[in-house]
Amino acid sequence: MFSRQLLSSPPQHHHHNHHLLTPILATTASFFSLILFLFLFFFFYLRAKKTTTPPPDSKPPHRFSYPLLRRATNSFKTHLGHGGFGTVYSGTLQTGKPIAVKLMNSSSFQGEREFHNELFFASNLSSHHVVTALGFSSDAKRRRFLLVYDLMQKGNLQDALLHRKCPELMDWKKRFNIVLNIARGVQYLHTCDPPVIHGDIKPSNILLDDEFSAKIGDFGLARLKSEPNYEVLVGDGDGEEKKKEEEEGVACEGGIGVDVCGGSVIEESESVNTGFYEEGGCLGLEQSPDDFVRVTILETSPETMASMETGLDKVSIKSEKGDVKNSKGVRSNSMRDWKVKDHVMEWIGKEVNKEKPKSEWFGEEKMAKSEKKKKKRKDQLEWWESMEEEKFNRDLEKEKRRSVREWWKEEYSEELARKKKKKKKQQKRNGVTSDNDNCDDWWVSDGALNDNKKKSKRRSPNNRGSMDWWLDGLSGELWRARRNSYDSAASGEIPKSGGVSSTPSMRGTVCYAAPEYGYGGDVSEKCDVYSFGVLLLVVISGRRPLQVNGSPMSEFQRANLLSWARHCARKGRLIELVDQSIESLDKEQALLCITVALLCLLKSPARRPSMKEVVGMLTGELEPPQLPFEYSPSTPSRFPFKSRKKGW
Ligand SMILES: Nc1ncnc2c1ncn2[C@@H]1O[C@H](COP(=O)(O)OP(=O)(O)OP(=O)(O)O)[C@@H](O)[C@H]1O
Repeated sequence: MFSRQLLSSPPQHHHHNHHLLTPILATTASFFSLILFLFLFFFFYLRAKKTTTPPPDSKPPHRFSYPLLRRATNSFKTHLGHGGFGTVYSGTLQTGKPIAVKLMNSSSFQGEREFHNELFFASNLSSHHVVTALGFSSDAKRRRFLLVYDLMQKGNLQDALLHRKCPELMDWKKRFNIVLNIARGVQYLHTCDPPVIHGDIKPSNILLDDEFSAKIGDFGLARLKSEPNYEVLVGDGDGEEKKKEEEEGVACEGGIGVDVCGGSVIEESESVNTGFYEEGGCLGLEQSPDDFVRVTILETSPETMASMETGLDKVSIKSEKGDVKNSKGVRSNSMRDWKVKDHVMEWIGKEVNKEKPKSEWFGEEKMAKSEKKKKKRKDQLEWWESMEEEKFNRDLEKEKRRSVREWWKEEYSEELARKKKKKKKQQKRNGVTSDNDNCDDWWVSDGALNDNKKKSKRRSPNNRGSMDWWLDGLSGELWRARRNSYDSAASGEIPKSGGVSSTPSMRGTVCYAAPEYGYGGDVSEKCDVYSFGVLLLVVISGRRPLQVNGSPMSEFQRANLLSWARHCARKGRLIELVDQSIESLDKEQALLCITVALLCLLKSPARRPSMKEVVGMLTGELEPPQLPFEYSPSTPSRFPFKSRKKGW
């Protein structure tokens, strides 16, 4: 029986196991599927979460996926503005957060560096007065770089104040508040450790939120103060490479980056890199094969000229390595000076010529009425006629035609004849006769004379022509600055600061850039202070730093805001600078702002106040400032108009 049992039991057991196997397998399979499902779910969930919103506690920048940003901006449909870096679009994140997305222009050679620079600063700074970056997206292979910011609903200050002329900004309190916000923002940057120099403070880099609070944006040109005076603060170790180059004295010498924008109005525009410093070498050389100054005039149309309000007419001037290293550079530098000046003069000339015959300035009736008025106008035009535009051009043409030798001969013929006579006399006295009367030896012997002549030809700062005066603050500062760099180029010297070649990589916006930029001086916080001073005047006066309204000739006096402000200060008529359309004006506060602006605009960086002092003065925590002595009414004005006109 036992044996039968034994024999019969195995099939019984087998049947039982077979019965259990299916549910076990099914359970295990479903368990593992569940685990796999949960794993995949969490994986995709976390991934999706990661690319949608930055983790609450993490610090920006956050990396966004390109498709996500494309979706958020509706395939980059709504265009907010355009800058040197690329185009800015508005969008909304899945969370409903409105954003602004800067998409780098793929052909922009300066863009990638600005991207790193801006990302570094915009994500490390944190203040109510600074636009911070929420994140970025980058794909180096496809040259796709994007920056994501909080959307600033009211756009930039330039647009709000000067183009759209937002009615809200006609309220004095709002304007003053904007000024304070900006001042505090710059103060914040300067009190960071190490201090941050923005380098491009101007109205289009000030963004306004929906309550018209101002924030500083665009850190593409910002730098840390502790850095030597070269750029690229973030990057792949290129700073080291550059430092080495600088120490070895082979670093590229920068010039001045100038964007002259206008049409009828020469206004600020995107900043242009003439810094010649790009990852791995000298930008100017690598990116541009030209070894000369390029002057490009873009986007000029007669309409914009006629409108006298908007329109851009850019002149980008790039100085290349040749400026310093080869003899051609000396020439190109002076040519560049001419070109800037010529351009501005040509532009003014067009305006004047356009206006003159039509007698639009004074109105036809008035013109017909009185001969006396005609005479007056003639007098008013005198200063203009004395600007020597034609002479400049003629001289330049002549200069090109004549050989250098001829030129020198002509220039110094009188001097040479005198020298020759003197030499003869001396030889006679010594009883020596010489056949060497050939005056061609002047070339060798007159080096000193040459120098003296050069020196005597150099005008003193107080002896500047009206054109120089007019350009003061535009390229006047820069024009002189370039001449300075010309001098150093000619002497073969590279400006030094603290043992390191300090020729800064010059970028910035004309009218807003501090004069010392071009002198190869230290780029310090005081450069921002200067730019803030210009911006302050612009906000108070509600106009561009350089603007001609196409009205009477007298308007030319006011064309250059900086010079006009200095003139008004000397005349004790600061109030004339205040925008007439401001409502509920606090006159005292407005005068305080102008005084602070004038202090910020002092030519010596050391005499300009710090941003802390600026904020203190504006808020009343510090004593109200006194106008510097050069602006006191007793100081003789260098304003040319008054002296040139008769009975005006
Ligand atoms: N966060 C933002 N919110 C709303 N608009 C913005 C924002 N950022 C930029 N913009 C708009 O896009 C424009 C271009 O900005 P961007 O900073 O690229 O150039 P820019 O400052 O005008 O010129 P540049 O780069 O030459 O200094 C701005 O003037 C502004 O109108």
